[in-house]
Amino acid sequence: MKLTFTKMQGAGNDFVVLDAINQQVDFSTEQWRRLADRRFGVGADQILVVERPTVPGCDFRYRIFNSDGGEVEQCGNGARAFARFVSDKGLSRERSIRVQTMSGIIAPRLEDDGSVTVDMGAPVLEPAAVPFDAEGLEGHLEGRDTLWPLPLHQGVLETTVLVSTVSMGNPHAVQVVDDVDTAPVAEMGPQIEQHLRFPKRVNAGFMQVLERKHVKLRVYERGAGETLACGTGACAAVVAGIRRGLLDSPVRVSARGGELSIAWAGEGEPVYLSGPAVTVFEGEIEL
Ligand SMILES: N[C@H](CCC[C@H](N)C(=O)O)C(=O)O
Repeated sequence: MKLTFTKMQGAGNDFVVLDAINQQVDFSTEQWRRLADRRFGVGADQILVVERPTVPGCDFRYRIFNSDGGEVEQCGNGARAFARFVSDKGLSRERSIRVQTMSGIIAPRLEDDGSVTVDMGAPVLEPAAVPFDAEGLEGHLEGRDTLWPLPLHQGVLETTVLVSTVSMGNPHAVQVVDDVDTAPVAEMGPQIEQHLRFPKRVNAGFMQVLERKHVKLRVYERGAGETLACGTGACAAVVAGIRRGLLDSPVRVSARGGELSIAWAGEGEPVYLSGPAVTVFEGEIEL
């Protein structure tokens, strides 16, 4: 079956974007994996699917599949690529659209400077809703945030990391490190991602605070491994940093693949994610 796709990236987080309005897109987990495979397929961190909405008041439905083939609730960098795609393909002539996702409605807006700003909705902070199983754990209060001790095994050693837990529709565990470049992302990332206290697994963020309005961030993503940038991870890290009293909105987030900007006015308020959305190439593939 021939499939047309557009390859896109936002701060180095890369995507295969599929128009499922004008072509049949209905794949198995294995086929999603193959499409995302960097040797046997096109290659991407996530596959983004554009559909007609099924809820009133929305312009599109947005589905997201990680490179491991699993469908997930939200993708921030992908939301910017989505908005650029539907505009470039003439599927929408609006600069601001409302998009239905598995975790609620988001609202991307195309900016005059070519960037895209997305209302990502309000973060969910109740541990059980992240979801995170805090049963029997003693949280450490810091500012308005609670840091949870996660026991990890490194060889015969057992270490404990303190994480903030935040949902942006998808789950995040954020820790502050002294230096992202030397942080043990490759070793610790998978251990946190698959930690039993996260029943849906989790995206593991490693944030270095440079100053109150500027951080560096690396994220070992659920279902994709470390990516060059993670939009929802940047949102979650800034929300945690503001709640801990470390950051002031808006915050510049320097990821390995580029720069994002996050603004948040506090509990109950939406998080705004701004950054680039770039088309790399178009193609066709037989799947
Ligand atoms: N790996 C994430 C989905 C993609 C998120 C990230 N690429 C972003 O820009 O938000 C998860 O399983 O929740």
